[in-house]
Amino acid sequence: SHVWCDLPDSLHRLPVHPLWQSPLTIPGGTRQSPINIQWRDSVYDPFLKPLKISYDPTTCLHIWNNGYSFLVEFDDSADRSIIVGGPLENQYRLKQFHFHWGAINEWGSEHTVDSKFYPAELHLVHWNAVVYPTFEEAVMEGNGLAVIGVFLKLGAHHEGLQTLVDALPAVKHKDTVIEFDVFDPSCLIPSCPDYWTYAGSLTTPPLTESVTWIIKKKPIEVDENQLEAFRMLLFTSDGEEEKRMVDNFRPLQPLMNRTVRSSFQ
Ligand SMILES: CCN[C@H]1CN(CCOC)S(=O)(=O)c2sc(S(N)(=O)=O)cc21
Ligand SMILES: [Zn+2]
Repeated sequence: SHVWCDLPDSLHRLPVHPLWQSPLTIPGGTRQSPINIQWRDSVYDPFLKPLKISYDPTTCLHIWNNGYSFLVEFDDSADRSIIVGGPLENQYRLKQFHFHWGAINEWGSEHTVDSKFYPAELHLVHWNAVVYPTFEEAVMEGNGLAVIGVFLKLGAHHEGLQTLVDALPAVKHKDTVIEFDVFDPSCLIPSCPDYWTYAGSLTTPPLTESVTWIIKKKPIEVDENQLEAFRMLLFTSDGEEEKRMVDNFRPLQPLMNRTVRSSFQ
């Protein structure tokens, strides 16, 4: 598809996974994502700080369907929506958030916990504007990005998510966008402070090893109708043969020489 033209030649010939158009392995990759988080193998680190999240809801710009997921983008021209603390040495600016989900409730998340899939996973993407002048540069650097992962489980209706769900029919097709001018994504983050953290990568091209992952231990609850709303989106543009946007998660990657730390005992 169009995305591959901007990958270096070496990546063109990689086996891509039928479920999700991402290479299965990256040559020389030692910190790829997603991974299975084996709870009993994670190591409690008492020096991990609480994660401090301060988002300004008016930095919200629009929702768009980029042909991989639907994402909500933020004005990151100043330090108005930021995270600091946790495993991070600098503060990071919110750039966008998006989701990954399955065709059915049995799978959909990118990370797993003790080999259990959740039906969906939220990623809030932040970049290190203290050290790097642009987001594009941060994407290429080991400490450039910080992504908060939140699992979604089937349960009660989620009020905050519903405002997003109500806007999805307007971005059904790839490359459609609508204005979305006030939204506070902290309503999608569990209040429980517990998280795991590890050094990883983007889970879509360019798959760069630039992400400090912060995976919340507690999932948020959403109902069946809200998950179904994700599944009515399309990978395809208006006029193309319709392909439902489902199973947009990358297969699990090897842990290799990494330790997952926990902020809790
Ligand atoms: C479909 C394209 N997705 C990526 C786009 N970006 C990277 C390239 O930009 C120039 S990004 O940094 O916004 C992220 S974060 C992310 S995940 N699933 O690991 O959280 C994937 C992407
Ligand atoms: Zn993601």
